[in-house]
Amino acid sequence: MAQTVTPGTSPESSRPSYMYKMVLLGSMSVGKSSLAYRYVKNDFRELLPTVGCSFFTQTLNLDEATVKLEIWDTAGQEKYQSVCHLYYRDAHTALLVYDIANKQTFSRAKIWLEELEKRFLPDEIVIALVGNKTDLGAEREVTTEEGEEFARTKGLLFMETSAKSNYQVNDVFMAVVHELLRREKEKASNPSPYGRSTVDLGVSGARTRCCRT
Ligand SMILES: Nc1nc2c(ncn2[C@@H]2O[C@H](COP(=O)(O)OP(=O)(O)OP(=O)(O)O)[C@@H](O)[C@H]2O)c(=O)[nH]1
Repeated sequence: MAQTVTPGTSPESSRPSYMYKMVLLGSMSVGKSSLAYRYVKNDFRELLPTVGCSFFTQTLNLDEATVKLEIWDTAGQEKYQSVCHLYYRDAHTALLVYDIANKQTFSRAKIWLEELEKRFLPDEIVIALVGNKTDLGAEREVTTEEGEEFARTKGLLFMETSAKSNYQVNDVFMAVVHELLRREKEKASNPSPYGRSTVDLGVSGARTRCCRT
């Protein structure tokens, strides 16, 4: 499942090493860059406009494995949407971010999910639905229950966060990593004919459409 698996490369340990590509998807200004920045730099900036795509890496030394996350932060602006499929090609995981104080961004997240569903089989990608900006509780337009229910029906991980007040940001990234590692173990003990190594995304006609906004 992981892009590269190099068991036992670390001299001081026999832990496997995995590299995963994570893409951040969602409407403009929902806080994708802020979540990545908070997670990687533990900081928050009021202005972090994304031009095209930016890129972060984070290495996690966990008990069971060393995990390198490549975090691809995509711009939510419509003018960049025509190239977005290049960003999420070969992704192992996606954070589908919306703003809890903006209902329209929740609707857009559902459309992004339809796009991912066309391009990936369910066991090929770990998707987390993330309701960001919980510090704006007074302006909330999407209830926690709505987010939870949608995630439950679609089999997604779900968490609400605030990049600004550092609420559950680390938790959402860790939840995704643990799910990736859980699937890794499951695949090792029960190899699936639908695993990434046997699926060529480039030849699947049903999965070649570009994303919509
Ligand atoms: N109150 C609040 N504001 C936030 C939070 N996260 C991000 N913001 C603000 O929301 C605005 C947009 O944040 P970005 O991180 O640039 O959002 P984005 O989704 O990366 O936006 P694009 O790059 O344009 O797609 C900025 O003014 C941030 O300061 C949050 O958790 N709470």
